[in-house]
Amino acid sequence: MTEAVQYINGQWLAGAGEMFESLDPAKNEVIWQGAAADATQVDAAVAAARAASADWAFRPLEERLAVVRTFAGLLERHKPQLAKLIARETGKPEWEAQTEVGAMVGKAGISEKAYFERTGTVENPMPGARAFVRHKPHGVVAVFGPYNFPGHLPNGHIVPALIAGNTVVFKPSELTPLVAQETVRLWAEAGLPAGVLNLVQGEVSTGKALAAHEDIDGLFFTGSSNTGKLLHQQYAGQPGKILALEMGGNNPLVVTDVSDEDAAVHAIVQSAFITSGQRCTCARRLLVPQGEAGDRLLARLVAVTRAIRVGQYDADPQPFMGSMISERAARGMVAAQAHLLAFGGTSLLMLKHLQAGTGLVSPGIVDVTGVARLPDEEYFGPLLQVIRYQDLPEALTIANRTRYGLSAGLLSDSEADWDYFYRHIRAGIVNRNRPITGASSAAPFGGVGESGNHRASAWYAADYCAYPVASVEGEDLVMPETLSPGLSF
Ligand SMILES: NC(=O)c1ccc[n+]([C@@H]2O[C@H](COP(=O)([O-])OP(=O)(O)OC[C@H]3O[C@@H](n4cnc5c(N)ncnc54)[C@H](O)[C@@H]3O)[C@@H](O)[C@H]2O)c1
Ligand SMILES: O=CCC[C@H](NC(=O)CCC(=O)O)C(=O)O
Repeated sequence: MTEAVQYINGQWLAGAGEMFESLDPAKNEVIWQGAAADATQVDAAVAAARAASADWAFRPLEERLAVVRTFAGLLERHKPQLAKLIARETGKPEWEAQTEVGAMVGKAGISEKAYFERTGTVENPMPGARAFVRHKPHGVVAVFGPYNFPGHLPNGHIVPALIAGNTVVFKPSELTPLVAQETVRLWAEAGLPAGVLNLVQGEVSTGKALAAHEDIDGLFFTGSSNTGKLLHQQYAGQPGKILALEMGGNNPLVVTDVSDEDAAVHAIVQSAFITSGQRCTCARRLLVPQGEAGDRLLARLVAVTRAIRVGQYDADPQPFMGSMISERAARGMVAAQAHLLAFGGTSLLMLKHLQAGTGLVSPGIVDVTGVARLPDEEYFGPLLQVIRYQDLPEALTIANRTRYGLSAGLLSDSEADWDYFYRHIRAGIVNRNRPITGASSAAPFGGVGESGNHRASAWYAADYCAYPVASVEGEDLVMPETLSPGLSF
């Protein structure tokens, strides 16, 4: 008998589609197996969400918030177990998985506050009547999640969507079904009514069936730009559906004059190699000035990066970098490095696949200065490209030479350089003297270009979870004091 891995209308059901499995990528062990939801089950999940929609939307907000707060309490209580699952299924170290669960807990309070601040009710003065701006939920929304934060990032859509009064059909990454399942179990335990949150597990065909479903009112997606662009094409000509796309980046980090070299190297390492480079905000391109100071900084960066501890998620002492999501992803990074070297790059530190059958890789650094036709690709792993520049205007020209625009940063002691950088850089997250990863949920989170479609998430997620309604309300229906020309009563 296949496992009950789909959650539709408050019932755990076996999938009716193809079997698939999830691997612990650090130990090469199967940790989950199940059958995908087929198109009929996707249909049933959307129908359940539709049937639950009016009741959930019309409930007093306090009741919806109570469920969200209970869910956050359960997350807090189950933090150690959920963090271990995240670590096992993604390969990220346990210390980091705990921070992911922490972000999920924090999302509840932040989303509640954002709901009121971004989509609250406003009454505007008006003679003889009352004018209001209020917000309503869209109805049924689909949420698509990536594998790199299997708990936190879908949660960043689901929590604000539910607070606003939407019902949800959630399609997690096929690489992280176990974390999705356990998270949905906690929602059910928190008292979410049947049909309000449905889980459809499966590979791309399940995603396609959900994205193409006629009866969803919106789709909130976090994942690669390739998939996001396909969805954008698919939604062309459907202005009635809301599409929020959070996608990838080819993010630049620029260094100018820095007096504390180790602090700069620390910010670079945190930006480029955390989560084995599998964060959308990771620095992919490091821009370093030509000359001695730049040479010294790079030498220190290579030495510190070479010493990064890489290992299994449960190792003691803990590694800084765990496994990548899969052996396939690890091989992809080895191939990306070979590609950059074939284009004319010079390795400063070779990225190596550490153990066959696993996603364990060591971090790599390639100098690609002067490489003609450098691919504007997001290499989603611990591979940092270095580009040397002559002056700040040239650095900014290179930094902006990308179709993406998610995160960017400047490491510099100079106020004037920051002023120039901030004015010229094009990205949604722009930091100075801090890593460009680790964005706050209490700020908007989104990018320009091919990183997003101007529907930022995190603090601004409330905006795409509801639509504004403007009302003019007169208590009595009365004739106006003056009539428009041409009317006679
Ligand atoms: N901007 C952000 O907030 C953010 C955050 C995390 C990750 N990301 C990006 O996500 C990527 C890594 O995640 P991933 O590899 O899981 O992304 P992905 O695009 O491969 O998958 C994301 C989701 O879309 C589904 N999917 C894939 N193809 C589909 C299709 N044709 N139709 C419908 N659904 C489909 C997948 O099953 C999965 O659930 C990176 O590019 C990273 O930069 C962006
Ligand atoms: O991989 C992409 C997300 C990385 C992460 N960003 C956030 O957590 C944004 C905040 C939120 O969504 O609440 C990061 O910047 O490290």
